[in-house]
This record gives sequence, C-alpha cells and structure tokens, in this order.
Amino acid sequence: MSSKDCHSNKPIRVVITGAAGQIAYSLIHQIGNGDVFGKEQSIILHLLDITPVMGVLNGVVMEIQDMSLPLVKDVIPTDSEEVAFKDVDVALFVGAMPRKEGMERKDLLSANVKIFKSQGTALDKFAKKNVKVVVVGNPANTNCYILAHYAPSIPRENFTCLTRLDHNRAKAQLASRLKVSSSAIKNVIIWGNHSSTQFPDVRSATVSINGQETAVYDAIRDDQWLKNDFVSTVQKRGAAVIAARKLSSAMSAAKAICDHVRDWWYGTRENEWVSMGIISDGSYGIEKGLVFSYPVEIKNGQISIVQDLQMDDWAKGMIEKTQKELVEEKNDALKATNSE
Ligand SMILES: NC(=O)c1ccc[n+]([C@@H]2O[C@H](COP(=O)([O-])OP(=O)(O)OC[C@H]3O[C@@H](n4cnc5c(N)ncnc54)[C@H](O)[C@@H]3O)[C@@H](O)[C@H]2O)c1
Ligand SMILES: O=C(O)C[C@H](O)C(=O)O
Repeated sequence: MSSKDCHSNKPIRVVITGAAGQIAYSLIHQIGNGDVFGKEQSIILHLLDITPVMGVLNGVVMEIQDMSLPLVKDVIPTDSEEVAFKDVDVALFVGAMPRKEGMERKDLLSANVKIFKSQGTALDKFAKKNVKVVVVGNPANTNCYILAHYAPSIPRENFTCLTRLDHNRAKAQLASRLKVSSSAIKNVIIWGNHSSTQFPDVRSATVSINGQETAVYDAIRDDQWLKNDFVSTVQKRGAAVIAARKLSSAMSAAKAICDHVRDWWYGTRENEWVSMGIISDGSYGIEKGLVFSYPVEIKNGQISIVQDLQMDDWAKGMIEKTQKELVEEKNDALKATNSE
C-alpha cells in the first residue's frame, strides 16, 4: 500500500482472527479508536472466530456498536475464512489455542499449525496482495512460517510475527532498574523465537538521563544481572503472567500489537529500532526463510534489518540456541502439516 493510500480516508479492511477471545477484547477498541492507523483513517472490521463461539462474537459486535466509534464504518463477524480475508489490507492472526500453566509455547504446535495452514491458503486466495500480516497466536514465529508457506502469492516481506511484547517487557525491566520512564530506553533487541530461548539483548541499548544519552550497560554496570536475571525475567515473563492470572497475557499483548502495527504503518523514529519477527534473508547468519526476530527500522512501509551490530561469543551462542529451536519447530510443523 502506498503512503498516499495509507492516509486516505477510504476505509481500510482489518481482519482480526480469534475475535471472540481475550486479546481481541482489548485490541478492538484501540484499533477502532484510531490509536493505530490514525484519527483520520476509517476502518471496516472483519472479525473471524469459530462456529461454536458465534454467539459470544455477536456480543462483541454489540459492544462495538455501543462504543459508537466514528471511524468504524462496518463490522463483519464471521466463521468463514473467505468472508474474513476478502480484500483485507491488514490481517492480525490472533486466533489460536493459548498455552496453560506448565506448557511451552511449542506444545501448541500440532493444534495451531493446522489453523495456519488453512488460513494461509485462504489468505492467499482472498486477501489483497499487499496485505500486511501479523501473527500473534503461538508458537507465533512458526505459525507465521506456516502461514507464509501456504500463501505463496503474497510478498515475503509482508509477513511478520509479534515479538514487540518481549521488546516492551525488556524496556520495562531496564526502566524499572534505572528508575526512569520506559520511554527513556531505546534500541533493545529481541533476537529469535518468541519463546524461552529468545535473546533479549541490551548491548546497543541506550538510556536518556537528564537529556544525556548513555549506554544501558554503562548505566547499569552489573554484567551479571544483565546476562542472567534480566534475560531470564524477560524470557519467562509470559509464563509468570499465566501462573498469576491463570490466563495468558492479553492487555499487554494487545498494546504490543498496536505498537507493532503503528510502527509499520507510520515508520520508526529516526535512529530508533524495534523488534519484529520477519522472514530471514540470511542476515546475521540465520537460516534464510526462518521467521526470526530482528532489530528493524521501518520507512514508507518497508522493513529493514539493522545491520553490522557487533556480537561477542556469548551473544552469538544465545542467538545460535534460539535459531536451533526455530529450525526444530519449523521441521516439526512441516511434518505435522504434511501428515494431515
Ligand atoms: N506473540 C505474543 O506475544 C502473544 C502474546 C499473548 C498471547 N499470544 C497468543 O495469542 C493467542 C490468543 O490468545 P488469547 O488470550 O486471545 O486466547 P483466547 O483463547 O482468549 O482466544 C483465542 C480465540 O481464538 C479462537 N480460535 C480458535 N481457533 C480458531 C480458528 N481456527 N479461527 C479463528 N479463531 C479461532 C478461539 O475460539 C478464541 O475465541 C494464543 O495462541 C496465545 O498464546 C501471543
Ligand atoms: O506466554 C504465553 O504463552 C502467552 C504469550 O506468548 C506471552 O508472551 O505472554
């Protein structure tokens, strides 16, 4: 979509899958309110869920009406993939089974991969060819891989998965340690899988204190904390929320989806990058084609990987570990889809 189309007042079609679920319940208001595509951009919402929850979805539609949001021109609730994906500009793949306490996200693979095979095929057939795709349902990277695999006519650079929640979690941990606002922290990186092998990397991160920009490493001066407690807190934050809530994170996930899509729509700030799972072009020695979280900058809707960042052996080992897990997940997922 050209930047002119982006900001015209012709409604854009946004599909949310899993629309009767808990993330969607936090997400829909922010999208309909103009917090993502701007206060001038009208929207037609396509809401997909499965047949047994159409009654619940109907209740969500009533609430959307009752919010009386001027930007929402129409709402299309459906259990049909054709109706859901028809001519959409943006596709937010939230619908999938969430994990329960004690599970790893990859334990969801066999159940969720089937959904993404079917929806990838439908996306390929019915969506606009320039549709922007964000996969949220877990295991997010591998589901995105399967979705893209079954939607070959859509450009590879239009597929992304959500690691912005991990990025936001990393910023929040650093901000809390340094007693600053999280907006003072920039250029943290989440490398790899949205899983407990992800590598939250602060080597290039900076903090602005009294107008002065300092490396986070120099401001914190605690290598042990940065390499151990900080990394494992971010890696395990999703599990900690599940243990506390008995449900997976939803409010923070919805906020992260909005951050991800807004930055894609409007571009990232000068000299600032964000983390996104994208289809690897081989950068940093990662297997080409894997959906891997990288530091990215975005201009005019084009996502580019931040290049030439230096890494020590510890960082290289962390990246290798998360890549290995993604290769295994990808092979298991392909096996699961082929054996159907
Ligand atoms: N990537 C991330 O950072 C991140 C963060 C939080 C949650 N998640 C994942 O997002 C997903 C959704 O989480 P939630 O809390 O909203 O779960 P939820 O169970 O509340 O909602 C999921 C919804 O998806 C629907 N669904 C199931 N199969 C579907 C299909 N084939 N088509 C359309 N809809 C379908 C369900 O009926 C349900 O309404 C989970 O997989 C969760 O693990 C990812
Ligand atoms: O951890 C989960 O399973 C849910 C989500 O991916 C999260 O990171 O909170």
